[in-house]
Order: sequence, then structure tokens, then C-alpha cells
Amino acid sequence: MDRLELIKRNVQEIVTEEELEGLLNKKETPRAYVGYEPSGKIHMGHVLTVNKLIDLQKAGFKITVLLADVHAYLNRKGTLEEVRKIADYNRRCFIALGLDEEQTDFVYGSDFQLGAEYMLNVLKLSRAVTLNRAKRSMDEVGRAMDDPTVSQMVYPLMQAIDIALLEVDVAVGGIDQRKIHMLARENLKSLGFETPICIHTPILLGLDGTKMASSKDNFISVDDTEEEIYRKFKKAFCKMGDVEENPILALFRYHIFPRYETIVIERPEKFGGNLVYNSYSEMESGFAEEKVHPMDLKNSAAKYINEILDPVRKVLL
Ligand SMILES: Nc1ncnc2c1ncn2[C@@H]1O[C@H](COP(=O)(O)OP(=O)(O)OP(=O)(O)O)[C@@H](O)[C@H]1O
Ligand SMILES: N[C@@H](Cc1ccc(O)cc1)C(=O)O
Repeated sequence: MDRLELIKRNVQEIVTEEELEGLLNKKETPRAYVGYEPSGKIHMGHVLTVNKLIDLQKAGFKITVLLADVHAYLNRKGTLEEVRKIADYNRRCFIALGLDEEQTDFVYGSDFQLGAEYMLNVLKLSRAVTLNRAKRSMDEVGRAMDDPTVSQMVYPLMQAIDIALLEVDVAVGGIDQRKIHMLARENLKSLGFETPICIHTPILLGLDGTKMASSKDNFISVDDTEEEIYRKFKKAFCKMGDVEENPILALFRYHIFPRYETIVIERPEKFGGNLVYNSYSEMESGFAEEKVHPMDLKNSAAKYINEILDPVRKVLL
């Protein structure tokens, strides 16, 4: 697979692909980053962005992981001390998931966001962005946005300045980061910085069929035990024939098929015997035509997810 193909696989959007090609031609070692609000659990949704960082690392990028403790604080997720403690655990999870420790800069937000230069840039940007725009950019990122605090308006401005001061060429994130990234793209130039290229990965559904999030009880954590995975999958939302809002199919699509060439769904002979699929689209059609029972799909997904997480759990022990 060539560099560009590796970068493009399993992404939802690149803004813009043309700029990305230009960057690859121009720079030997470009830089990319993702920021994470420290979270008690690293879940399979986060893993989609970690996988993209690993792809970028293989494509020759230098990677920065921002442990965004100040952002979590501004987003009312806990005290600064609390979020810093959690960030250490997150760092271990990212390494266990396969990010090359030697080739990755782990940076705490509070280590560079509280200085004068940083803050002056945030203030400059605050003059250029309307309150309405800042608020809208937080629609999918902010907590309790029906009654936002001023801190949640400072949040997207700081995320934009992070991109500039961490000197990254590419900002990576789930598609929920899009509006903040667009705000950065439209405004950084006038502050004297480069316009960043943005890579957005899809949002993974949680086991209840809504966005996977650690604040809801719908996630698969990278440190879940084998038994927990089977238990969670048993209860998961997976309606016969429904391929639109199906978290189990989403796991096959974004986590299992990218790692396996063929998938075997085990079934006793009396129910028709094993099913073999060579691509996600084949499996999706089979499920839409009700050739696969949700129970068999769930059991098989749990088995593969356990296989994928087994080495990660071992490192985390
Ligand atoms: N369900 C998901 N599917 C895909 N990507 C996700 C998902 N949840 C978070 N991400 C991505 O992970 C990165 C870090 O987000 P962050 O840790 O702040 O998540 P969050 O939305 O606050 O999640 P949570 O509430 O579950 O901790 C972002 O780029 C975000 O897009
Ligand atoms: N906005 C990201 C976290 C983040 C914070 C600062 C950044 O510079 C980048 C990302 C989230 O939803 O969770």
C-alpha cells in the first residue's frame, strides 16, 4: 500500500486531499496530532483515531498526542488534578494499542497552554470569532451545551491555537471535531500561521446504537475483560435485518474487517453451518437479507474483538 492509500483508508473526510498530496511531496517528515480529553476509559471509538495515527506513523509522519487536560477542565469534566492523573493511564493505553513510544511526543496541555504567547494568540483569535460561531463549533464536543459556560467558548479557540503552536501540519480527529477544525482553517492564516489539513475518522456507534462515549454506558473499553465483552454484546442493540443503526455491524466494518481477510460466523449445522465473508459489504448484504441471525453476529463479533484486545489487555496488566 502506498503512503497516500495508507493515510486515506477508513477515513470519512480529508480537508483537503489536494493539500495533503502537496504536503507529502513537500515534506519528508510531516507532523500530525490528535488531542484527547483525558478519559477514565479508552474505548473503541477513540481507537479509530489511534489507528489513524498508527497509519500516519507508518507513512512517515511524526506524531504528537495531546493529553488535553486543560480542555477537559474547561469542558467541566473534573478538576485539573483529577484529569492529569487520568491522562497518564490514557498514555499507557495508546502505547498498548500500538503507537510507537519512541516516535510519539506525548504533550500535556497544561505544559504549554498557560504561557503568555499562547494566551495572547487565544485572545487575538477571540476577536475574530463570533460567540455564535464558537458555540456552534462545540455542538458535538461540549458537555451540557444547552447552558454553556464561557470556558466552553474558550475551548475551541484553544484547540485552534494548539494546532498552530504544536506546529502540526495535519489535525486528526473524529468527524465530530469538524466545526472546530473549520474554525481553525478559516482563522489561523490571519494570525500568521499555516492553514492545517484535517483528517476526520468516522464516529463509532456504541452498543445502544448512539455515539460511543465514556459518559454513557454503551462503550467497549480497551481494558474490558473477555467476560465483560460477551456480557455487553449480549445486551447490545442489533435488530434483525437493520444495517443502518447497527453497532455490531459497525464494529465489523471499522475494527474487524480492516484486520482480517475473511470472517467466519460460526453456526451449528442444524442452523445452516458456518458463514464465511470476505468483505464488509458481503456481510452487510447477508445481514440485510436476514441470512444472519443477530445472536450469531454478536457472538462472532465478541470473539473477534476479544482476539483484537487480548494483546492490549496483556500490556495493560
Ligand atoms: N464514538 C467515537 N467514535 C469515533 N471517534 C470518537 C468517538 N468518541 C470520541 N472520538 C474521538 O476521539 C478523540 C478524542 O475525543 P475525546 O476523548 O475528548 O472524546 P469524547 O467525545 O469526549 O468522548 P468520551 O465522552 O467518550 O470520553 C476525538 O478526535 C473524537 O472525535
Ligand atoms: N476536542 C477534542 C479534544 C481536543 C482538545 C484540544 C485539542 O487541541 C485537540 C482535541 C475532544 O472532543 O474531545
